[in-house]
Amino acid sequence: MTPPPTPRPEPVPVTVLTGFLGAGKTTLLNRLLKHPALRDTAVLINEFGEIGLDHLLVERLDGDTVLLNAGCLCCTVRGDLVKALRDLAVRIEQGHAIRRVVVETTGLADPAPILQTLMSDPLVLYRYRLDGVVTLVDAATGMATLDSQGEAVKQAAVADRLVITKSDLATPEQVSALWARLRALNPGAPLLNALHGEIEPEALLDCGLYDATRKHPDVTRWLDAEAWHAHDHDHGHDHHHHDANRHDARIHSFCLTFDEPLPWDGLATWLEVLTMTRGESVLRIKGILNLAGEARPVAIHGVQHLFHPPVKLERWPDGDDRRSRLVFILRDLDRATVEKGLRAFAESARQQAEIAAGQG
Ligand SMILES: Nc1nc2c(ncn2[C@@H]2O[C@H](COP(=O)(O)OP(=O)(O)OP(=O)(O)O)[C@@H](O)[C@H]2O)c(=O)[nH]1
Repeated sequence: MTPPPTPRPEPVPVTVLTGFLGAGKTTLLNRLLKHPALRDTAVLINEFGEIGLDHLLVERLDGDTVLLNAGCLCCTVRGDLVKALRDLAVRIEQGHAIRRVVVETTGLADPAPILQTLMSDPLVLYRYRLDGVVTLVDAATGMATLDSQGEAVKQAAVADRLVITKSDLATPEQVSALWARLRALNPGAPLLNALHGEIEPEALLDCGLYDATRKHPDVTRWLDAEAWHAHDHDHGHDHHHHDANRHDARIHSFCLTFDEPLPWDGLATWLEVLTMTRGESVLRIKGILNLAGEARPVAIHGVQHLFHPPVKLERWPDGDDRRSRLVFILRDLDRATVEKGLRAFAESARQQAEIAAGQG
């Protein structure tokens, strides 16, 4: 007789904390870690440069702070990150209390490889879930950094939460110009303010992505369709007023909503084609789906050519209109191409299902 399958352990949420060099990541992390909500948090730090210092600056008393090997981005750090997460998983299995992981990236990091790592290793996928990306932007230097550093634009574009730091070092006009630029770049992420790292953890944690156990998946906060809607309307206005946006022109984001339930087959095929052919342009896709034949909402999440396995959430939140919502954050790929392709695939899958039902 085969033994009953072992239930999957509750995946540990992982928060990715990013932001350009000196944006205030370590300062904010230190404040957060003092908060009771962050007890039992393991911290992984990816630092750029020969000698890593940040692990010394993060004031942890226990042994759960791991410095990932110096070296930025892609291959090396991915291997280190997987190893660190696997080691941590072993410690959790041995009974070590770890309820959350925060990965602090180097200021120069493209967050995509880190997000991909969280979605590509089977053991990591089994044990952890991405909770969200928190991006810090320095009010004093943020505008200039966004003008000159493509990675900083990417960090802001893929964020689930955007935090403006050091507003004490900028004029109110500078802060509101930065605010508007970030809003245009990423209309869906709540914009927050942190002075000397002071912020309530609740504002940054539990972004609502993939937590299938929560009774009330916070779809509205996670995918604020209204924010995207308003952004679409204001687009011309934004461009007129915030000329700096021209620097961000290669990256853009939008939300597509679908009133009717979507056929999973058509959608899955299209996502596969999109990510295989244009993976480098897909900085991030996230969505809450109302699928044909499925009573529960399904969350999907992708970075470049990788997709996290879809997760069924407990139920639709009360009062939610149950429309499918898909957010795209793209570079050098226009909305019309994506929308046309997706609608065509969905329609063809729907017709095939109708024909099959007619034959049955
Ligand atoms: N005035 C002011 N200074 C701040 C604020 N937040 C952080 N700082 C300072 O900014 C400097 C850089 O902060 P860090 O927390 O080390 O920044 P980081 O993003 O971790 O830096 P890297 O690891 O080098 O990318 C430190 O001297 C902080 O004290 C703030 O809100 N106001």
